[in-house]
Amino acid sequence: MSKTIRIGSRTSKLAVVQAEIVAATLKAQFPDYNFEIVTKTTLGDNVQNKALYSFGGKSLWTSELEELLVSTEPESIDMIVHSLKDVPTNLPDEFKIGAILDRADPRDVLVVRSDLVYKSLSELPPDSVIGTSSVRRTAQLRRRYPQFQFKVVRGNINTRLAKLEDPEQGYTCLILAAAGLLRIDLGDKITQYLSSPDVLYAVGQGALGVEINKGDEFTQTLLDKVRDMPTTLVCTAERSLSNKLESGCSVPLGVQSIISPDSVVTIEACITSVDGKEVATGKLRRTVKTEEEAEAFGEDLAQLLISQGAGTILEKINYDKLSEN
Ligand SMILES: NCc1[nH]cc(CCC(=O)O)c1CC(=O)O
Repeated sequence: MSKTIRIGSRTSKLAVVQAEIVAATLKAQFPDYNFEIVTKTTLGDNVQNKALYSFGGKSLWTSELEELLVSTEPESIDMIVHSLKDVPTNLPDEFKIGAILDRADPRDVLVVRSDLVYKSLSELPPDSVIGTSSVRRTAQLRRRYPQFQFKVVRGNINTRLAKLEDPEQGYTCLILAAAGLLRIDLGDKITQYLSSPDVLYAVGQGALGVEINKGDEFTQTLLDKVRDMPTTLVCTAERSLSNKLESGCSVPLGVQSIISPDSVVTIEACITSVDGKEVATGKLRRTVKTEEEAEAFGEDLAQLLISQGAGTILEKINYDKLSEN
């Protein structure tokens, strides 16, 4: 009997599609192995009505699956496929990211309710209600479009789209990640792709991250064959920036990155105050060929942002969070 590798995934359609991408990529390299997808509901999936950031971290999307990763029981798994943007930059000590692969379009998009004619943010009427639970999206949009209102929307992509179409909910539009919509064949919902200076995306957005046990050299060997190196370099730089700024998911850090065929990385980044009134921006361009160079790139970009006032904006955010508790 040939060896079976078990790939853990959350239960949402997007999570399963992403796990299937990794399974297919591995199967192409290792046709003699079986790759099986194991799904599990996480706490995050069950918390639909509170803003994510009130739960103090992203591990609520990963803990139940990590339990299966360390388990020695038959139901244990060998790896977990994540949207890289949902993976905290500081993983618990026993785990690591074994590989980063396949970045789909990393941009955020505008999805306007289907009975409305508006084609872009600039066409939306002043009292429009923007559905998003992301402080990053809200802060950046408040800065550029202070006339809009913002309303939290939770749930997986299909749940959010259903809420958008329900007139009782009062949303004019949603802001979502292009990657998620494209991967589950809902690209036709996209009204406008957003980019700088409107909205910069989340660190790691659109890329897949595979989490494994730190000591699991066998699974690491498999993943070494499927890593996407340009994506790895760019996302390592983005995650290093985020880590240096100590920004979790609750911090309005946006990035827009490119890597040229000859490995020149350009990252534009911004930290925006929650009210949208202050912003610190920075842009760095440099040849990056190793993960160490990518780490250093992120640290230098963090320094640049701090010199532009990012520290003051972050201190204010941390202070406000403390006083909420
Ligand atoms: N916030 C949840 C989340 N995590 C990953 C994606 C989409 C896929 C990706 O960004 O890789 C989404 C949905 C969204 O932000 O619209």
